[in-house]
Amino acid sequence: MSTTMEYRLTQYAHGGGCACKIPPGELEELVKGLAGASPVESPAGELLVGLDGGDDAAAVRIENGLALLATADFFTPVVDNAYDFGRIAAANALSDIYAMGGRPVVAVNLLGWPRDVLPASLAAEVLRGGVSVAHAAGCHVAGGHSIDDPEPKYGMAVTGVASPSQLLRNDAGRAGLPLSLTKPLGVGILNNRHKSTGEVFPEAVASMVALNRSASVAAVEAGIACATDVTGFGLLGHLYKLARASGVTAVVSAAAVPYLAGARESLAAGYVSGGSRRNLEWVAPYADLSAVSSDEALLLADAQTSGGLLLAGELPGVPVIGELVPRQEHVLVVRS
Ligand SMILES: Nc1ncnc2c1ncn2[C@@H]1O[C@H](COP(=O)(O)OP(=O)(O)OP(=O)(O)O)[C@@H](O)[C@H]1O
Ligand SMILES: [Mg+2]
Repeated sequence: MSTTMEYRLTQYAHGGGCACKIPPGELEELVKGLAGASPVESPAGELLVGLDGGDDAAAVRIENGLALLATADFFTPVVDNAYDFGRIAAANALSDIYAMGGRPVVAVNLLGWPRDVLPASLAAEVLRGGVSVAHAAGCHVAGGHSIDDPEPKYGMAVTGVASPSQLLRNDAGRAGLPLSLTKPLGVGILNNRHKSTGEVFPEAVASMVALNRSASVAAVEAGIACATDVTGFGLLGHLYKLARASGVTAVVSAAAVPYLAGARESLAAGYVSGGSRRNLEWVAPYADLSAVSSDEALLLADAQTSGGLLLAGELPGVPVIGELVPRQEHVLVVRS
C-alpha cells in the first residue's frame, strides 16, 4: 500500500477545501478597514482592481500595456489522496487568475504541515500534484513558504498578466446579460461525504482538477467583461457579490443549474457542510428564495472547491443558468 493510502488526509483537518474559508459576512467585516488605503510612497503601478469589489485577484497596471494580477489561496485537505489534494489546490489557486481573464505566469507554494504526525513524503506528493497542474497551465512554480502546522494546508500564491481592457471583473455585469456556469455544482456535498465515509467520487475530483483556462480564454475572446469563479461562498454567494458589485439583480433558474451525479442524493442523506448553510444564511436577507425548497436553496449555496467560472455572457456549450436584470427589491431571485 502506498504512503498516500495509509493516511486519510481529510481526517487531519477540521474543514476541507474552500468550505474552510472564513464565512463571507465575517470576511467582509474583517477586511473593510483596509479598503481605500494606498501606499505612502508613490506606487509602482496604478491599482485597477483592489479590495473594494471583493474581486478574485488584485490587478495593477504595469509597463508594456499589461495588468499584473496577484492572488493567493490555500486550504486544508479536501480529499484523502495527497497528489489529488495538491492538484485540486493548484487548480483552485490558478482559477482566480482565469476568473480575471488573465494568464498565470509564476506561482509559489504555500505549505503548512504537521511534521510530527504526517510523513514528509506525503507533503512531497501534495507538492508534486500542485506542480503538475501549474505546469500543465504553463505556469512556473518557483519557490514557496512552508511551516509546521497542526493541520495540513496547501495552496499557491499566483502572479499572472492580463490585458487591462479585457479584465473579467465582478462589477462589470449589466442588465440583460445571460448568466453561464462552466462546471456543475455539488463538489462541496460530495467532498463532505468523502470525508465522512471515505467513498471516492472520481467525477468530483476530475471537476476540481480541471483548469478554468479554456473558459477564461473563450470568455475574453467573446468580449465578456464580467466573471468570477464559484468557490467557497457557493453559486448564490458569489452571484450575490457579482450582482451587488454590478448594481443589478441576478435571476437564477434553479432547474437550469447542472449538478454532479450523487449530489442531490447526498444532500438528502445529510452531507451538507456547515459552510454551505452559512452561505445561504448570508445571502437570505437579499434573496427571494420563495420559489424553491430549502433543500434546493442549499444545493445552490453548496460551498465549491475549484468550481467553474460564472460568466455574465454566453459561450457555446456552456449552460445558461439565469440572467441579470435591472436592480429590484432583491439582489438575488431564484426561480424554480
Ligand atoms: N486577509 C485578507 N486581507 C485582505 N483581503 C482579503 C483577505 N482575505 C480575503 N481578502 C479579499 O476578500 C475578497 C473575497 O475573498 P475570497 O477569498 O472570497 O475571494 P477569491 O480570492 O475570489 O476566493 P476564491 O479563491 O475562493 O475564488 C477578495 O477580494 C480577497 O482578495
Ligand atoms: Mg475567486
